[in-house]
Amino acid sequence: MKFVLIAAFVVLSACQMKPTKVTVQEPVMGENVTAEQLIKGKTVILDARPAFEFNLAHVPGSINVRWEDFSQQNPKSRGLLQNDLFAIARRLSLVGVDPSTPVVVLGKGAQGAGEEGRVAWTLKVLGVKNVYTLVHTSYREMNTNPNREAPQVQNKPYWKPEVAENLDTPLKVFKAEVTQNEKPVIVLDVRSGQEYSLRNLSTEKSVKASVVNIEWRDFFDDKGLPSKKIERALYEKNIAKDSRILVVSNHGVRSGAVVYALNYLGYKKATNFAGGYEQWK
Ligand SMILES: O=S(=O)([O-])[S-]
Repeated sequence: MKFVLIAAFVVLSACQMKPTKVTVQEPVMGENVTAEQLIKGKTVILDARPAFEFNLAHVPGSINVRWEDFSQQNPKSRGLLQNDLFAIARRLSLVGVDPSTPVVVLGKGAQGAGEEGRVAWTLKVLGVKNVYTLVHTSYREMNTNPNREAPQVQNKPYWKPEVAENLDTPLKVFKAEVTQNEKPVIVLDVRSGQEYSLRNLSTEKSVKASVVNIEWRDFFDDKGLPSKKIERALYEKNIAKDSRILVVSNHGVRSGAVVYALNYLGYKKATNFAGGYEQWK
């Protein structure tokens, strides 16, 4: 009898259960966003490839931007962002980007030199919350809807950047941190093994911080999204989610891309020494 009552209760409760409500949400930075979700969202599509390649083929409605557009002109400091961050924000508002706009930055992935990641880092520094990178061809393959192009760009009102200073470290601070190593820091050199063996900070007498080399490409998957697989390699090098990581390349481009990826993966104390080896000289 007891068994019959329990069974009846279970059947009745199941009958009363409402169907699961499925809601489609905009992708949120830091969640495990699938590329398919990205292209369904109301994203602005920026394309960070060279103008020549963009002109040959691009996603209709996407906008060609170069990382250099937001950086200083002087070759010796070309890794540094322009001093006037308001001017960058104004340019972004003209291509439909404000801090709450989801943005996908397309690039060449492993065939390139980290350009889309550097643009993504620039946007994050300016306070744009949801930024994703993708290989240009992946976007085209994933976009199975022939009628869907990038959404029409509409200007946004000018906005004041809420600068994420933690993502960008100037020479003075970088120098103090790596030479004093008061609070332990890790220098993550993301250039190729060959560049690293020619010259790296571990051979400089003044540098007390530990220096690690992992090439920037390892931080992204085939589609161009930050790759979770890198977490294991970092763990094996004693780099934890709360480690202070100073990322370096020659001019802050590949290092900017890696800081974007690390930030995405939850390494919140990773920062770009945007002046790079060029400025360290
Ligand atoms: O990627 S780079 O900063 O070495 S030019």
